[in-house]
Amino acid sequence: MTTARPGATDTSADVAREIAGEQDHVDRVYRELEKASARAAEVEKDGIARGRSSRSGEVRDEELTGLFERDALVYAAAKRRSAIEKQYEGLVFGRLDLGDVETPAAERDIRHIGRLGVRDDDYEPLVVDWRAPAAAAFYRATPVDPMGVLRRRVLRCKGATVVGVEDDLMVPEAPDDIVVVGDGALIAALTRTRGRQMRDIVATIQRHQDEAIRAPSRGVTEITGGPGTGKTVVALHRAAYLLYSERRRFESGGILVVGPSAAYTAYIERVLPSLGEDSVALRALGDLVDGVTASRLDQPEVAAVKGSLRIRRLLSRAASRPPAGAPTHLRAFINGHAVRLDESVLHRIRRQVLRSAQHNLATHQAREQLAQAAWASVRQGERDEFFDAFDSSRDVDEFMRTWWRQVDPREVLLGLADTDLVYGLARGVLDQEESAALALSMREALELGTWSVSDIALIDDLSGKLGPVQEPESEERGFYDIDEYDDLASYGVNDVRAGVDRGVATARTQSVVTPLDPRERLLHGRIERASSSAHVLVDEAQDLSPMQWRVLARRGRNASWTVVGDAAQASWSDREEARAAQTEAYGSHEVRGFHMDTNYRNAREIFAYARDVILPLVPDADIPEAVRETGVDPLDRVVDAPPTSAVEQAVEELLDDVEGSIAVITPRRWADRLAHLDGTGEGRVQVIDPLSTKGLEWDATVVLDPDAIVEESPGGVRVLYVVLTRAAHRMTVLRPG
Ligand SMILES: Nc1ncnc2c1ncn2[C@@H]1O[C@H](COP(=O)(O)OP(=O)(O)OP(=O)(O)O)[C@@H](O)[C@H]1O
Repeated sequence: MTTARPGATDTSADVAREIAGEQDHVDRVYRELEKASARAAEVEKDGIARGRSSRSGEVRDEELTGLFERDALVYAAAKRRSAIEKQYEGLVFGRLDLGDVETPAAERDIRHIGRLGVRDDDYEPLVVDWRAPAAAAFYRATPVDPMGVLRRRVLRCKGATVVGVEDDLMVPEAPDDIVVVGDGALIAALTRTRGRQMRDIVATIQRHQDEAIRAPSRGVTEITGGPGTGKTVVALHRAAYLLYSERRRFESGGILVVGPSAAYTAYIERVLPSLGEDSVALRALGDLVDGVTASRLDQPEVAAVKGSLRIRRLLSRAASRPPAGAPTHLRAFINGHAVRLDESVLHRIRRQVLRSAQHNLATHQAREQLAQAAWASVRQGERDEFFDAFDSSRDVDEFMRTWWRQVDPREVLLGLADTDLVYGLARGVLDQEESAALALSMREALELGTWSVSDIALIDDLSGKLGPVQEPESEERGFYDIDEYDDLASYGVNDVRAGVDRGVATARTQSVVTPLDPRERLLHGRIERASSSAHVLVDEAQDLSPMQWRVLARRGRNASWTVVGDAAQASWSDREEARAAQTEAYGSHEVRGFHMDTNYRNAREIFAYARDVILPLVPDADIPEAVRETGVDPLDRVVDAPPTSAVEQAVEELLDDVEGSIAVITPRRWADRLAHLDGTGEGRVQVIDPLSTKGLEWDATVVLDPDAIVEESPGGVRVLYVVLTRAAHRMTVLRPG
């Protein structure tokens, strides 16, 4: 916050008096809230009771309408009550004194800002929701453009108690009665200890951040900037803002937030609920396809093969092969005639059918084409009789069961464990070395029983090619769960299907017992079809492979987007191909950009160290300005190898220096020797690999063996740059000699 503090008067008596004044208001707000909460509970109880009595006997149309209204009422009341309960902590965090210097005190407009709007019995606003237009000046006013604000105040609360206030004056000279206290809320917030989870910044959002948060919902909003510039936190506040400004659209259509890893989603998962929003789906890249999950990373060369769009041709070829175990010819006795269709005819039929349909939805077409070919090979007797007999032939039923059975995309992918098969499928697409590496990685999956993160995009691509696996026909299928809906969904009409799927979810509830056999584990569970979202928010976008962009494109066909990234932190090598896939995912949407240039995370000394590492190698890196100083430079030590005791010592020192979280960031080669440190220091210490630190931060870090980090990482020095920009207050770099 740009602070103008002429005439600041903050004796402890002033501070105590100001805090007491704010406490009065906050007390009033909580009293109102209690009343509102009780009212909401009453509506809920009343509504439910009414519903119960109405449901006895026949339900007439007008009663049905009443039930819908009741449901809506109860839902709204329950939601409001839950919001009130969640927002209890730090509910009121700001105040604006509006007017000009001449305005008498009694005529000034006082506006309190909070996580939620609250009104009194006369419908007078006691707190304005931070996302409402009336709160915009809280974030946008500056001494240059005060927007009618005399003083902006940030309230620090513990529960319902005001413990501090921090003021910024927006006019050169404060009117006599206006007291200005505190050192500025932003620096206070940035100096605080980091916990295991990201916090919201609702009380200290900066003007340039607010502009990105409140940007129009349509189209694509790209947020760029160097490390620690608040891109992630801004994007999350934007999601909360979108839900506030167009709740109906975004709550029903859904907002999908995608980040690099499960560690990242765990790190950010509290931010939106703390802003009162929990209807957002947070997904790591390994969890994008419903029904499969992955956290294992492939070796960089393999990830490069699986991430590039080249692989799609290979997958297409694999998906159009007959399923494993399919017969090579058809022999049947139809209407008194011997029918024999050989391999080349069967291949031709397969090719023809797959030209216009997805395998799993084309059983009917395949059988029809088969009948045509069979008739062409016979051409004797009555045509219609022949077709009827073909239709009801048990021989043909038996043949179809294996020749055109339902195929799970994962099964096709596992087929690539056969190196010779991959050599054949990869002709003109991959070289021998790449093909062998791909096959080897599939054998690895079969050994471990786990998918890698890059496999998920391949499964999704194959899923799109093959179509959804159809359940065998069953008597129990619900009225709405009919095949036409399956077909519609394959043409992108997902909304119809979404309701159907919800309806049958319990019928298909999967077993929670995970099979022991690795292959069965890989194929366990059912792959759900991709559901589309109204808004897709992508963090660390610089790391997405082209194939991963396609996964998102399928989920964001009609979505607006918020995309967050910093090219200098990229771990994906071919930026151009990825950028093209990214642009394609956006479709024809217009793109607007916001650039963040202030680093709020790293102490200036730490960021200077990181900057000196990246700039010589990536001269066009986007370098922000760090706002905070600690006066302590990072330590850089050469230590004996193996470095275990040196790391232990560094951790000991940092446990004394900082109050909060500490990360030991280690390349693979030392990881086993340091595992024992994970969770020490009463849970404050975490041992983590370089790539998994993306998007995260700690109070202090020990960065072990920077040269090995560069060597082992696909993004080389860019990944080291990520690692060197994770610490807020202290950093120790250790170089095994
Ligand atoms: N206005 C603000 N007030 C208080 N804290 C802020 C503000 N803006 C950013 N921060 C803090 O700065 C830190 C960095 O923010 P964030 O992780 O969003 O940055 P980023 O640009 O996504 O970083 P990176 O690209 O390095 O992952 C977080 O602790 C965040 O809470």
